[in-house]
Amino acid sequence: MATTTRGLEGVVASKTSISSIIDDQLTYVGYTIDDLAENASFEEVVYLLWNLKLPTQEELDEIKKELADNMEVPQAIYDHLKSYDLKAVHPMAALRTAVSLLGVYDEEADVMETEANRRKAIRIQAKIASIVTAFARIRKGLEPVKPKKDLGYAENFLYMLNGKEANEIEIEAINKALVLHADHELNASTFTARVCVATLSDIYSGITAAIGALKGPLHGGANENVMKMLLEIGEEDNAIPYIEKKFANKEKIMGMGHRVYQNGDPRAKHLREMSRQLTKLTGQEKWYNMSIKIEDYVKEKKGLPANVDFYSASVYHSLGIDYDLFTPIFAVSRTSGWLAHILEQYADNRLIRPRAEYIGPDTQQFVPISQRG
Ligand SMILES: CC(=O)SCCNC(=O)CCNC(=O)[C@H](O)C(C)(C)COP(=O)(O)OP(=O)(O)OC[C@H]1O[C@@H](n2cnc3c(N)ncnc32)[C@H](O)[C@@H]1OP(=O)(O)O
Ligand SMILES: O=C([O-])CC(=O)C(=O)O
Repeated sequence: MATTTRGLEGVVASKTSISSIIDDQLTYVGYTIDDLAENASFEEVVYLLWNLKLPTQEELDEIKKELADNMEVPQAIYDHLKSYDLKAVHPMAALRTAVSLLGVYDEEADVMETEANRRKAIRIQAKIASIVTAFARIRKGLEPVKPKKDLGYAENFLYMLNGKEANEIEIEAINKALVLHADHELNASTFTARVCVATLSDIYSGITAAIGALKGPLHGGANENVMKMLLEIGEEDNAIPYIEKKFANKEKIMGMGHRVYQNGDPRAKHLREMSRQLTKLTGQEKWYNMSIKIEDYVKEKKGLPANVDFYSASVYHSLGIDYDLFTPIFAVSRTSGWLAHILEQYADNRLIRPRAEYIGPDTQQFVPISQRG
């Protein structure tokens, strides 16, 4: 049997037309992330990932309308979210459970035809924003805010989160963050989604599994931990001694390092610049300054670059968002990529079933329980 590769590093496990990472350059369907971050709306990117082409104005208007029209969730989802232990439940656990529950209320959940899966993709992408924002409000004792049909995706997200329409700067920041996080080749959560649906399980199962994988701190969960670290550090002067202590304890610095990028994550520079601008605007420059110090120090001492999660922390914090909502926001965006990969997997499916190299004991004789020492 072939030898194992720890963590499947370097293993090419699938073909895809959705996104690629070549020589530290990220593209969605051939468009560079730099171009998309500067120019595209999130809805344009959703269309691109699902159709492998940029939309015409008419197509963009249509997908925007479909998303806005489908954002409301069944009352049962709100009731369920309200039933949790609101002080204890992490928003990612709430999201994972609520998306699974959403499948129970979708009559087409197990209909596997392509068009039905596309309709479900719209519904899931639309409703996931409502679930995240509803839970954020419910746990504060506030009523969920229903989406407005005339608002774009980023605008609606902020409207449902804050209960008031956002300003241009906030909308632009969230839109850009959603574009930057939308897809990333065969990352752990996308691979999870593909493995799940390759058994011909349904789309809700695939997204629920992917949310579970994104939640971990080595993946999407890192952004929340970056903010916790910055808050713990508190002041710029504490940053280097704090990191030195982490190194001495052989602890990882959240938001640093990446399996695929050797010379830096191309998304980080966009978030770094957003962090600079937003922290300046809100008079909270210390989070940006602290982040820069940490990034430079970790790069110098360990050669590790910042990843997408590092500066997204100070960006979301500047927008007044609670840190345990950072990973759910990542999930809202990445749902577009997960759905694209699920549709691609269904279109040319084969069960994903690798082998394991057995390293346990040689064949043993069964010993009756009365004779075991
Ligand atoms: C959206 C995303 O998912 S981006 C990634 C988000 N995750 C994080 O930011 C968590 C922190 N980073 C990490 O844990 C890692 O860099 C990962 C998981 C992202 C990728 O790492 P891998 O390719 O699996 O590398 P691995 O974890 O094996 O680390 C290799 C070496 O670099 C070190 N290293 C890697 N990342 C870090 C880090 N952030 N801080 C300190 N040391 C690190 C490891 O300790 C290890 O050192 P060793 O060889 O002396 O034992
Ligand atoms: O690709 C990865 O391993 C993790 C990552 O950056 C992402 O999912 O955006």
